Amino acid sequence: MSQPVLDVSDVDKNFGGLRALSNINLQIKQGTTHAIIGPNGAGKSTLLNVCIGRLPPDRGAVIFNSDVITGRQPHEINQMGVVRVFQTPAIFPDLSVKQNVMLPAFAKRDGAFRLNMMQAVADQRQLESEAEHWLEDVGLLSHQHQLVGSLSRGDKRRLELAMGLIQKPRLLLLDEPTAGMSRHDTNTTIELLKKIKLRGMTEVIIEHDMHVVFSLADRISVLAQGQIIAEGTPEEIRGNPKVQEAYLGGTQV
Ligand SMILES: Nc1ncnc2c1ncn2[C@@H]1O[C@H](COP(=O)(O)OP(=O)(O)OP(=O)(O)O)[C@@H](O)[C@H]1O
Repeated sequence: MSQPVLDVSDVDKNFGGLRALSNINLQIKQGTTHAIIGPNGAGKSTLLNVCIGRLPPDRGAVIFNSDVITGRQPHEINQMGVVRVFQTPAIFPDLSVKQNVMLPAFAKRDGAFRLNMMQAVADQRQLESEAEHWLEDVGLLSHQHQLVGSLSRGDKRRLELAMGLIQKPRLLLLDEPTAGMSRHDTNTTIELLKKIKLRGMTEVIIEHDMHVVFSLADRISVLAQGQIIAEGTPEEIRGNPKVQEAYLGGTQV
């Protein structure tokens, strides 16, 4: 098997006496969409936070493209190409749609002020055109001058996706991309994520909506009480009795 893009190896995470993650092993292959599902409190967000450096694991390692990223700061991991979108407080409602898309690219580019004015203007123009490209990609170009505060929930999610894509990720972590969306917006988002995937993007998606999961995932890992209780193709997971049991009383898979 080729080297996985992301390799989570023997990870434990405790909060006091609570074992939120227990011996997690997970490999994400290049160009695939891998869904992580599980009932409330299963440990999905904790796992994502360990992967992006927001939480240190108590044991084990996370390896991204052969580099051990455990112990690195979130911004370093982000610079390496791991981009998390959705459920982030990164939108500025008083700025325009285009200005919001430019922000993460500014931060990523060098994080420093440029003293050369001509260069600064050239950089600004280039970023604007990049922002327009990604806004067109997510279907928001016609809203580029609008203030973000006035966007619908679905459009805000599309904006967040453009803010992720402008960072040119090598791995996209999608945290409940359709939470709270109408069915129409959900379906539009599914189509958009399919389009991005067709370009070879590697995606990890945490999602409660099984319609979204089964529309997008190549592989699914099921977490329950901090452990991976099943992993496989959507067909394998759909028929797995352990998974049905974990969801009993909740969403049916
Ligand atoms: N910072 C924290 N301090 C203490 N306990 C925490 C902390 N973060 C999460 N937990 C606990 O760890 C367990 C896993 O939580 P986590 O948020 O990872 O689950 P989840 O699968 O993402 O749930 P949901 O689907 O409801 O978002 C839960 O019991 C939760 O209460």
